[in-house]
Amino acid sequence: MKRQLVLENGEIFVGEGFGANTVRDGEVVFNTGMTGYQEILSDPSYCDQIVTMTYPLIGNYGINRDDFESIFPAVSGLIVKEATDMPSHWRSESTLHDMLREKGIAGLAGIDTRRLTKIIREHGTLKGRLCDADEAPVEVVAELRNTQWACDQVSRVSTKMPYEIPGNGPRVVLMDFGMKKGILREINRLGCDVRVVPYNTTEKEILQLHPDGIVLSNGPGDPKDVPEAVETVNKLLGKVPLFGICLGHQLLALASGADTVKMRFGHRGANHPVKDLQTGRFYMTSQNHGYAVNPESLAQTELEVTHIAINDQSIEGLRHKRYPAFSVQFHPEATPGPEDSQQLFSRFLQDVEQFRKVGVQYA
Ligand SMILES: NC(=O)CC[C@H](N)C(=O)O
Repeated sequence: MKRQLVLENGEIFVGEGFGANTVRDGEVVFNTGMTGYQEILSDPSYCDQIVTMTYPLIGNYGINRDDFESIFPAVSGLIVKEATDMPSHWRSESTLHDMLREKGIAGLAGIDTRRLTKIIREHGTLKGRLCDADEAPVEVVAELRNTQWACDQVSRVSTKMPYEIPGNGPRVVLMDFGMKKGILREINRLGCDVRVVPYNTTEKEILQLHPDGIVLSNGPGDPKDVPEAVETVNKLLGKVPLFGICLGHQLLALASGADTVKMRFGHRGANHPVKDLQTGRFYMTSQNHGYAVNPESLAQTELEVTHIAINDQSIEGLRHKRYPAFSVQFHPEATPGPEDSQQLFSRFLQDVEQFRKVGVQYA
């Protein structure tokens, strides 16, 4: 069935629909990963976004039971050059098409994804709609331009109820802003007793759980859309060791007095080089972000830059100079992508062990 992508700037891409035949709006972004489509589609940070994959063949190893980063994918749509319907992999249980249909995600195939990516790179991310090819584009463009876009993504994808994954190690509270399962897996792998809490859990409620450490998860949208979380993180700073990942990194920055900005088209892919300024080492990282910490805003804070992106020198890691708190803009949990930075979880555990022994040390 002929379907189309209409962009707010009036560009139209007509292709073949697959997955769910629904009308879906979203911010159109691109991901440069060659693999990892199942994890990307189920990463809650893509809530309200339409992802186009720059790699031309997607779906070739199918969909399996284990690689979902969340049970309810929040992405609006997927755009590919070619979607295969004949996957081949021993773990594959269904096709990309079936999964998208089942989860209500609109798919569009057979368009020039390279041209679309170039448009996004030039103009920055654009709003778009996936719909039937017979919808009048002029009306769609007008609607896209006049739509008031939601800013409640975090509340939609965060857990509604707290839950625990027991362990014999230190107690870690994981603030879920739209958490990827991979973060839980990595903390659990270290033997921690994990308590996952909703995004709007207060400082008091968190401290009542007697955490030895707190992880701030990834999540969708603009970090400034969750001021209540910024306030909570601000109150927790200096009381318990903190580790922020992606949205968690941005929230830690805001809570420390820094500012965030929207990037033109963001970083989304599995091969983003990052430099660790403390060791001089380079890491390949998995990334998915459209916002970044403004370097100019750091002067009035006690934050120090620990990592930068090689492609555009943007901030990829921060450390608090006085308190045990650090964060990264990239994804040390990988899935999808390289596992080069997994040691950051062990580094967090060191802060946690230190805290358990002597409490927070003020420099
Ligand atoms: N993966 C994330 O946590 C993304 C953070 C934020 N929503 C951004 O786009 O920058």
